[in-house]
This record gives sequence, structure tokens and C-alpha cells, in this order.
Amino acid sequence: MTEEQIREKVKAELSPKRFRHVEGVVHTADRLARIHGANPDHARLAAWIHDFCREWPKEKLVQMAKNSNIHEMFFEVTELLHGHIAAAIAPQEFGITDEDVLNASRYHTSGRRNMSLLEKVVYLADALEPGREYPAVEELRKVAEEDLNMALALSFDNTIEYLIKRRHPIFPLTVQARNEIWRVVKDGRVV
Ligand SMILES: Nc1ncnc2c1ncn2[C@@H]1O[C@H](COP(=O)(O)OP(=O)(O)O)[C@@H](O)[C@H]1O
Repeated sequence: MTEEQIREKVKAELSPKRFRHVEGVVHTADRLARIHGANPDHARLAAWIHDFCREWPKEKLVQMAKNSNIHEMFFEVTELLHGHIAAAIAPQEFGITDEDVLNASRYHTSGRRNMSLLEKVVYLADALEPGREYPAVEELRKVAEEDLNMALALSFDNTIEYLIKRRHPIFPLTVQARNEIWRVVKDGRVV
């Protein structure tokens, strides 16, 4: 499928507001990929598909997850399932089979340890696209242009603080990802 065909298919699946968000993520993912040396074509593809299933009913996502070999840990927080289901159906729906692209969709909401460059780009693009509005977002946008790992560490902290304030569960992969990336940032290591 061409990128334009994927765009039209995604557009048909989402509310106008959510589709504008996706367009923002595509734009930001493309830009961050170019700055940091990731593949911009792959970044845009992952960004196009990441929220394809975002408006599906929870019951449908859970049912599909049960049929798709998705680890039951991801059922703990059902808001995390849509990226995994999008990745599971992407080969058939869009002809996308690149594992890195599919993982960027799978982990775009939670993050995980040892994220690839592409996964980091798409995670941050989702958090920082022009339609996002929260107190730290302007500062995070600036940091993301210069230091992807620092932006990721700050973004995990921001999400975790947000979830704690709302008495919401924190997905364990996010805590693991947060602990690891701060170690990387403090050691000055490049991963
Ligand atoms: N790491 C996490 N652990 C648990 N819940 C989370 C986590 N990240 C996000 N959520 C929940 O998922 C919801 C959707 O998050 P959001 O970042 O808007 O995802 P997306 O861009 O994939 O739609 C949030 O409102 C929050 O309730």
C-alpha cells in the first residue's frame, strides 16, 4: 500500500480530531527521525498506523488481543492494547511487516526497556505533536530536538506524575523504561 492509501484508510477509521492528532504525530515523527538519524519513511509509517484502533471498543480490543498472541500483561491497562492490535493487523491491513515499525506502534503508549531509535522517535512524536497541550510540552519539544534520551526520560516522568495524580495504574514496562533511560542519561551513554 502507498503512504497515501494508508493515510486514507486511517482517516476513514478515526474521528476528525483524532486524525488531526495522527497527522501531527506523522509530521513530528518525520522531523525527529531526520534530526536524530532514524529512517523517516519508517517513522511516518509507524505514526500513521499507531492509533488506527484507538476508537475501537475495549471489548473488541480485548477479544482480538486474546486471539493474537498478545501477552496478557497488556490486558492490565486496556488503554495500551490499541497499539498492539494495530501492529498485529498491520501486515494484512497495510502490508507493513518491518518489525521495528510494528514495535514502534506496539510500544508507543507505554515505552519499554531497550527501545530502538525508531521506537523513541514515535513515542516522543505521540507525546509532543503540535496538538498536545500540557504544562511541560514546550520545554520537552525543545529538548527532543537536541537530546532524544533526555526528552524520553523527562516525558516518562511527566506521564508517571500525571498518572499518579489521577490515581491511575502505572504500567510496569513504563517504570522499567523510565529507570533505564535515566541511568543512560546520567551515565552519558549513547544507546
Ligand atoms: N504508562 C502508562 N501506564 C498506564 N496507563 C497509561 C500509560 N500511558 C498512558 N496511559 C493511559 O492511557 C491513556 C491514553 O494515553 P495517551 O498517551 O493519550 O495514548 P495514545 O496517544 O496512545 O492515545 C492515558 O490517558 C492514560 O490513562
